[in-house]
Amino acid sequence: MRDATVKAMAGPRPVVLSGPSGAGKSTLLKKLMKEFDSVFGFSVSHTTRKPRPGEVNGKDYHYVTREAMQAAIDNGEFIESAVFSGNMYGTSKAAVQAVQAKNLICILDIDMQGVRNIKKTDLNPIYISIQPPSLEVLEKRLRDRKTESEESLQKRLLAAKVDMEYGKEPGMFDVIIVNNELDVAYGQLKEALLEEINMVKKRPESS
Ligand SMILES: Nc1ncnc2c1ncn2[C@@H]1O[C@H](COP(=O)(O)OP(=O)(O)OP(=O)(O)O)[C@@H](O)[C@H]1O
Ligand SMILES: Nc1nc2c(ncn2[C@@H]2O[C@H](COP(=O)(O)O)[C@@H](O)[C@H]2O)c(=O)[nH]1
Repeated sequence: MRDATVKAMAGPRPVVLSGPSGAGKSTLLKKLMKEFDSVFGFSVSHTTRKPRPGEVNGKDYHYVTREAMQAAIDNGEFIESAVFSGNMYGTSKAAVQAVQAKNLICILDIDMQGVRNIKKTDLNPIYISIQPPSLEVLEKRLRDRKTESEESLQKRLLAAKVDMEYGKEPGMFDVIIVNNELDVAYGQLKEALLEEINMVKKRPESS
């Protein structure tokens, strides 16, 4: 699927963060959005999973029913969508356009199926893979997060094994960051995005 709708709104190059569930994508991107709030904007995905304690509808995700999500997908409202750990997730055109309309760098936090699908569009993002130091560490982080049932945890670990292999395929990602020490990983993320950050900061309309 080639998608011209989103490209037509093109501002700065979007950024895709992907990698196994529990690798630390949200943690890293929240740090980035906090430090550079006038540079980055988060693409708020849709999902059919239930909100976790503390998550806010419209901020972390748009929480929708399967029926509503499928209808919107069938209506061509999504750039990509996937089923992950038994729930539907997807990036709407509106979510990306809302960020691009503000001339911010749009950040997408998506799984590997999303990466494959975005590669078929004209979005042309920078692809960054966030990897855990090991599967054992990943499992510990997911268990310590206390957000998943045992069933969901096992599905996520299974997906992580595939994800960690796929992430190594040459040309799949522009940058691969192993999130061992958080501050080190965050430094590497900033370094990878420095050029884009400086470009946005230099624009006259940027505050
Ligand atoms: N470098 C790190 N060292 C130790 N713990 C970390 C590190 N990075 C993240 N964590 C913790 O690991 C857990 C998983 O992180 P996070 O929720 O950011 O992962 P994620 O990749 O966004 O997962 P998901 O894809 O499921 O949303 C969180 O509890 C977070 O606080
Ligand atoms: N393909 C897509 N994947 C997405 C999207 N939004 C989030 N995700 C990925 O889902 C898993 C699980 O997320 P969680 O919040 O339930 O832990 C994670 O890997 C996200 O990156 C999306 O719009 N499309």
